[in-house]
Amino acid sequence: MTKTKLQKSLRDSVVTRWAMLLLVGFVLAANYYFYDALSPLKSTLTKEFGFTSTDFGTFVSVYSIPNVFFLMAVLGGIILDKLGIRRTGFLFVAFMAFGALVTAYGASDIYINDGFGYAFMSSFLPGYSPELKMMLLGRFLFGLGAETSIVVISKIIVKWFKGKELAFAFGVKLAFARTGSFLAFNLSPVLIESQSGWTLAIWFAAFLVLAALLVFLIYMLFDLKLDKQVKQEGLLASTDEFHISDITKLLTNRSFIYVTLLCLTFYSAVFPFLSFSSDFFLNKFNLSIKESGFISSMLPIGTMIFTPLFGFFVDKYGKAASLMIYGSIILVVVHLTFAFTNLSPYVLMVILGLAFSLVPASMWPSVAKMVDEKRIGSAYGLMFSVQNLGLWAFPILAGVVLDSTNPTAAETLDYTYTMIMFAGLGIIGLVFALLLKREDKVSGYGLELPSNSK
Ligand SMILES: N[C@@H](Cc1c[nH]cn1)C(=O)NCC(=O)O
Repeated sequence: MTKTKLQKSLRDSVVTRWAMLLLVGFVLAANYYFYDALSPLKSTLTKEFGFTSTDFGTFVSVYSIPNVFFLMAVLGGIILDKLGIRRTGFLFVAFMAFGALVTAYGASDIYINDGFGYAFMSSFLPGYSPELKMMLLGRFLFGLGAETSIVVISKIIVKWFKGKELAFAFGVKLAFARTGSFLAFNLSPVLIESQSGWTLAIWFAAFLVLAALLVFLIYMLFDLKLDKQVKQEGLLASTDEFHISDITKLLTNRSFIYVTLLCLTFYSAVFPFLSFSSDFFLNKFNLSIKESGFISSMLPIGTMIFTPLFGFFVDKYGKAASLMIYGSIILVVVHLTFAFTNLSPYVLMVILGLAFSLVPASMWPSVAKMVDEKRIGSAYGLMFSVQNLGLWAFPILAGVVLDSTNPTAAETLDYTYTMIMFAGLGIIGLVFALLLKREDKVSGYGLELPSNSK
């Protein structure tokens, strides 16, 4: 009787569970769209508001402050286990939407013409413009919501796909994220040319995140219906319950430490680079904003194709630790080539796309081999918080290096030292990847083995 009921639950319908992935995939794509939407606008922000490279780097990095200094990704995971998917998801997607709207408001004419908060933002830290301060506040709130909403979406995928096409669903989830980035790099440069003003690019991104909140509400209806059918939420809450000892166990696991440090260094050499990449191409190759945005978007478009392919390879043939080493080597070679040669950025971005697929496709499933399933939420939350340390520090450092290695009113910016910094991060990441492979021989987690053999 019960069995018949379970077989007929919503998650047993292929169409329904992939429709759920489509809904939460939209939320994720909007998240990544907003994260990247201002990257092609660096030179516009300098022209309109006098942003320096350090200001821009600070703006990019403020996203990570709640996740690094308030451990929001870890706390969000605990809140998720306590309050459940619907309430936690709604709360954090709402933070994301509110933060996105505040960011757009900070750049708007209404605000600049003595709108709400302008006088207050002008009353302290005179070294920072009131526009920058309001936009920083907005991105801070956006970051507070965005990282935890990724953790919520991961749990949603487990809820609907566990025991079904889980790995493939995770691959498709990453493809949605990359689609958001791809669209941001191509649409923002078009929207700044709009008749209604360049800020349309930011408003569009903010309303997309607001739309994501509405889409999440639709998802919640299905989630509620599924819970009524199988009472699954109670089951998940008991298996995923958080204990402080979970964190100490993770911190004494050498393989976990190496993979977390690789996550920190690898992503610090990719996401902050991506945030500056459009401006880098614009300056180094003397391209238009549109063209340089398009080149940046070749990285996410490559990963949309390669990540599921490498995921399939890891599932079937293993070699995850080796693939992380190959990805790290490619990353270093590409960044050094960017620094010291004039080779086509189109080709290099496609090659970088290989690295940006090899490492994520093998890193995230490997964690599941080295950590108990009941600790996987804490593990991912901890990795995200550590990773955000890099996403916080390196955009600022990139801006500081740029400002200090270029004369004040330089016509074009020289990115050589900034690229050397990113290559250096890649080299440190390579060391962690090598240590991880060596440690695997001792710990026996089987990172080099196919998925189903462990
Ligand atoms: N923690 C996220 C960071 C991010 C970047 N853009 C929006 N969020 C992350 O690293 N996700 C994993 C990935 O491979 O995208």
